[in-house]
Amino acid sequence: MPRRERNPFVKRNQILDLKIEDYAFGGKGIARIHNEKGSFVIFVPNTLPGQLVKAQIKKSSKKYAEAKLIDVIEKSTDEVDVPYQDIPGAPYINLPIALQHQYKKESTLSLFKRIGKVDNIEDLFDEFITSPNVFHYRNKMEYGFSAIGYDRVNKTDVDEFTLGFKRRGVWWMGDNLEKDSGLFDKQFEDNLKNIRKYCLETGLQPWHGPKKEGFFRYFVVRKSYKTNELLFNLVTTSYDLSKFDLNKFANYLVELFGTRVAGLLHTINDEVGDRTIATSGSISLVYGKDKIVEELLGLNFEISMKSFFQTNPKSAEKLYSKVVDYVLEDKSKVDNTVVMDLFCGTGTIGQIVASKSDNAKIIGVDIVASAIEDAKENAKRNHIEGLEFYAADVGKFLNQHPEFQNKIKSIILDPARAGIAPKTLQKIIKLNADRMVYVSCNPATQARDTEALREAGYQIKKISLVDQFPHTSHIETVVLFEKN
Ligand SMILES: C[S@@+](CC[C@H](N)C(=O)[O-])C[C@H]1O[C@@H](n2cnc3c(N)ncnc32)[C@H](O)[C@@H]1O
Repeated sequence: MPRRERNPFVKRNQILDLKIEDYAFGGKGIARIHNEKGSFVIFVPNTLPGQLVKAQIKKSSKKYAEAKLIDVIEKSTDEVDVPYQDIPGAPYINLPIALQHQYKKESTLSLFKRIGKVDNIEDLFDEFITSPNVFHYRNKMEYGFSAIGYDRVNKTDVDEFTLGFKRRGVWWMGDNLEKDSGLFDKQFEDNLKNIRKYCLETGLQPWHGPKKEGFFRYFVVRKSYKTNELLFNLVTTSYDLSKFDLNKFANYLVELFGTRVAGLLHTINDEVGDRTIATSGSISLVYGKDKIVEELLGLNFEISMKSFFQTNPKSAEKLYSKVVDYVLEDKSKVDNTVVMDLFCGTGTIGQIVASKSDNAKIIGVDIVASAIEDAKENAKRNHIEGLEFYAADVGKFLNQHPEFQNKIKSIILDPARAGIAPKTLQKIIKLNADRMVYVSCNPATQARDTEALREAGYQIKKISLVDQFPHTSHIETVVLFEKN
């Protein structure tokens, strides 16, 4: 067998000091190394242009390598100090927001050029929509308990009771959140250390990842910006539950947060997998109520612990307004017609379109049955008529309903991060709509789908970007496609 040629630039697991020169889509810093063979690109996630970093090569090909950040040796001169605790969920918090916007815009548009083959994407650019709150914008957080913590001074792991976020890239190690991270509710996060102390003093054990044992697992909090209430969910295992007084814990939360406490739920989760999600398991109400109400564009939405809801509601209002503007720009393709809201979740966009149009019938489809139940409830609560919701896979739904082909003029698409499955996209194309408004939380898959849509005769008319998650690499896009 011929021997594989060695990469002349890097070796796997090699540790290098790298100067970050550029920013690539998805929050990857770009470093280059040069030698007599030429120059070679290394991507290092969670880094910024101008930083000097220590990183370890994890993957390499002939063209480029990917490395894992070990440490920042020298900050970028662009970085500024912020009064918040550094957490893995906000890797760009030290970069001024205007620069974050610039990097997000340039890297997203370049994807549409490269993957979507839209050469004139800059000419089609409509608006960069900023988040109304740059800090403290989230309405949900999940904190984890861990029996293994991190000693920030000696940079090693220690056995201790922690409550906060995991260390970046280390699934079994927790890191105490001592104060406000700048992303969620300040009063709550400034008090998380008191909740940790309360739990520690019970003598019960936090979850130990490698041993897969312990009592305290997660603490999940949802916030309503309409009412300022907080809804809590404590997740524990069942073992030792008889030794923990849930009512006393609820009283302690009321002592800390007063009338802001909407309710406390308790979830028993005995699954031992590393990827257990915080809300799986059996859930029961300990105190107060199990839902909070949020308002979006004048409509009310009841949110339970498990239901999907936009994480930055103030920015979601601006996102939805943009989607609805694009949909209603040509009202003749909406009024007195059937509009499809595919991947509709809790049906928010369809409800807004229905409330602003004349005699339009909206068909919402989503695969999650509980989201469809919420969608129906919300439409009833808001007294909006003309909506039909179906719990189904979009591809299967369109197979079962060929009668919609050539009857739909406008479609709203808002798929999950994976984008639209190629076969499903072909079924959507077969509907032969004049206009599609495609919302995406992952422009990389949207750029891929753009190529298929272009081949089917759809052209991008406009694109807007919405910065729903400041200080992260995430960006949402709203694209209007029209058939020639
Ligand atoms: C980004 S969310 C949509 C949010 C929605 N527009 C809202 O405002 O509530 C993506 C949705 O796609 C749904 N989904 C994922 N795969 C699906 C499929 N194959 N068929 C139907 N829905 C699907 C998910 O359940 C999720 O609710």
